[in-house]
Amino acid sequence: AEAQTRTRFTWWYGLSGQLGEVMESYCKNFNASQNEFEIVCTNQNSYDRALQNTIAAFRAGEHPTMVQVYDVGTTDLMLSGQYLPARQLMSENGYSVQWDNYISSVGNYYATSKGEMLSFPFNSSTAVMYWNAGAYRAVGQEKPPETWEEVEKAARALKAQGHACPIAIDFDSWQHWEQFNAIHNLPMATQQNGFGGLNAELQIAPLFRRHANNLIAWQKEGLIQIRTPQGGRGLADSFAQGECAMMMASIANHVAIGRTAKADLQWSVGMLPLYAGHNRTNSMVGGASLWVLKGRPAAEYKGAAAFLAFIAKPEQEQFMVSNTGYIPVTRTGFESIKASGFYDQPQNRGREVAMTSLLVTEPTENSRGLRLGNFTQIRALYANEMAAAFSGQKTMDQALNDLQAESNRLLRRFEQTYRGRQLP
Ligand SMILES: O=P(O)(O)OC[C@H](O)CO
Repeated sequence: AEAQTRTRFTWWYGLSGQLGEVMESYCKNFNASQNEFEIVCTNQNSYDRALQNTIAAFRAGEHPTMVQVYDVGTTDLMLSGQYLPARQLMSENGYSVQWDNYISSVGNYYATSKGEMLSFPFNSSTAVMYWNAGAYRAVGQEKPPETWEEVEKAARALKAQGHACPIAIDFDSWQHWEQFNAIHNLPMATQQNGFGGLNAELQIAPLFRRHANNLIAWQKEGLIQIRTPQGGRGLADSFAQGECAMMMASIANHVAIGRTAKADLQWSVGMLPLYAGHNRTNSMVGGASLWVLKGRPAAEYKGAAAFLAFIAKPEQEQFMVSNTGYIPVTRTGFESIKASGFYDQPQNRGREVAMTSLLVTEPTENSRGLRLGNFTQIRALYANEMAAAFSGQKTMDQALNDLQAESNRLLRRFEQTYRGRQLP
């Protein structure tokens, strides 16, 4: 009987695996914390499906109250106009939020050009390098290298010792392309990566072109292996099992890797490598935020606001940081987690690298984020073009040219769909 008196509202999330289990814990814990609301959570299995299914559900009027949207879905949500701005939602439902407590590079990703936050920061990350210290120590590389030149040298030495997989990559655009550009302070697109307008055009930075060609050469040389879930074993698993000695992935995976790593694996994390002669710029904020969607009954918004107030509590931020590799999203959260000695505990060692990487410079036009529409599809293009290049179906230069041309078609279609509308 009690359950019937509660107001139900729905949340679709995209995280899966161990991170999806943590999302479920949030749902359970919120429901156990009060009697007024019941959050009903649905795992959509990936960020892109959470976004695509939400867009489809809108058309049928069956969208959830709230959805988890990844960094690069922000522009689609913003232009759709189908959301209740976070500030408005919270103030209308009687909550006061200390908005300026959010780490500014996190908050700004989800804010209008005037600084009004539209969605709620929840699980924030950045990309890092995971490093098998044991394997690389055997070839004299004591620390995670800073540069690609050092990575190449160490990988070659490891290969010479008979190691089958010195470096693993997959076809995820985020850590391999988008973050590469950010830390080298290179644009992904004109119009300040889209912040300046929907007429942005995608670009392939010459240094990325050189890098992508290097990756092909290193693959031919046996320094790089492709590891995708479709191929049977993804990056994280190959690394945790000690098969591949270096990979780049989200800091979000840190806890899951620690829990699944084979017993004697000695590993650490470092910042993404740079090419020599470049100054490091901050890496981009990744992960996702929570958007509350228009067109649901008012009572559901009371529930959503209560949930958002719940996850913003310091102990809930602590829960996220302890059970996943995500970073704290508030300044006070970061300070108290640091002061508690969290980063000195053996299982958390190296995790502060993500914060260092995010905060190493003030965000530039190239590193504050992306405001490009249809980016789910652009990432799929990247994956297809890389697959074609690494399997020898086309040259890397051809693949990059095709990626650029097709991406610009998607961007023009987005611009056309939202003709006359502007970024908030
Ligand atoms: O794996 P996550 O949650 O850190 O997210 C990585 C990227 O930002 C997804 O777009």
